[in-house]
Amino acid sequence: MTESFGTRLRARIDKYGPLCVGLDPSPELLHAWGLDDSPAGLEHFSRGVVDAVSDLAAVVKPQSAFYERWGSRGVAVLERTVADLRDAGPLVLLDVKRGDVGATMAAYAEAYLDRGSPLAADAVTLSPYLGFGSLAGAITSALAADAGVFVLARTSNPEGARLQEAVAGEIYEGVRAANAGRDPLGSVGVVVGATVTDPGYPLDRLNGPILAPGLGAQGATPADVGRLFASVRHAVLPSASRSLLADQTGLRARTERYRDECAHYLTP
Ligand SMILES: O=C(O)c1cc(=O)[nH]c(=O)n1[C@@H]1O[C@H](COP(=O)(O)O)[C@@H](O)[C@H]1O
Repeated sequence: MTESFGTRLRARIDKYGPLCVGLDPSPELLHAWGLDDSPAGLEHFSRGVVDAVSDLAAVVKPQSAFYERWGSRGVAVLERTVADLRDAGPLVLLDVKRGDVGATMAAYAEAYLDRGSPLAADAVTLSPYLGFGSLAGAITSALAADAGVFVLARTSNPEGARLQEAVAGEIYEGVRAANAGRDPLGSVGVVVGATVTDPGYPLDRLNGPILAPGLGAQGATPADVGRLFASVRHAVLPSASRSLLADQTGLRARTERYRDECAHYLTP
């Protein structure tokens, strides 16, 4: 048995800083890197990111959608990318935002969290809009595999606010219960965008990690992260994709700068 996801995440943040690098090989970014929009382009881009950021990022978060565009050939590149990342060191958070009825969730958990699966990651993103309880089996499977999940609570996009404000309480309470008594950090996280003005809950009660996308391209700054997550500095993972990946040449330097700025604002 390995250590729990929460324990491994805490150790990785302590050693490498808090940054999550989003790996989003969109057609625009492939072109910006001088690559074809093709499975070969995806592979080149993904390798470039793994090589440039593996010793700078606590976590790397591949966005599955950009691989799925290419069907089985794209998914094959995603499988190799996940394996490359796991060999290189960062924890892998596979961004799939899955949410469905229990039996279907069990199949998703097998696909993404079962250690023998070709797509096995350290953690996945889950969508709770079929009810937090519909994720119970997937959460149990994740914990049994020493993996983690991040459940959407308050996303970074403006369209989410009204719907999510109505139901976020159920999600936060479910996450809090799942993490009770876990030390040093539970393995059930939430997603709270760095762009939101108020998470609507005392996040320090969660005892779990917080993924905070929205840094850079969506307008949030490291100072915003410091302010919004002051009570959970040890547990927040600010995440940026496009603002880091804009071109290959500057990727490493930008990642270092974001990591250092986020670490600065998250140091008590
Ligand atoms: O789960 C996510 O990572 C996520 C949650 C959220 O609230 N907002 C959000 O933009 N994301 C993801 O973050 C990535 C976009 O990051 P940027 O390119 O930095 O804006 C995409 O892969 C989104 O799916």
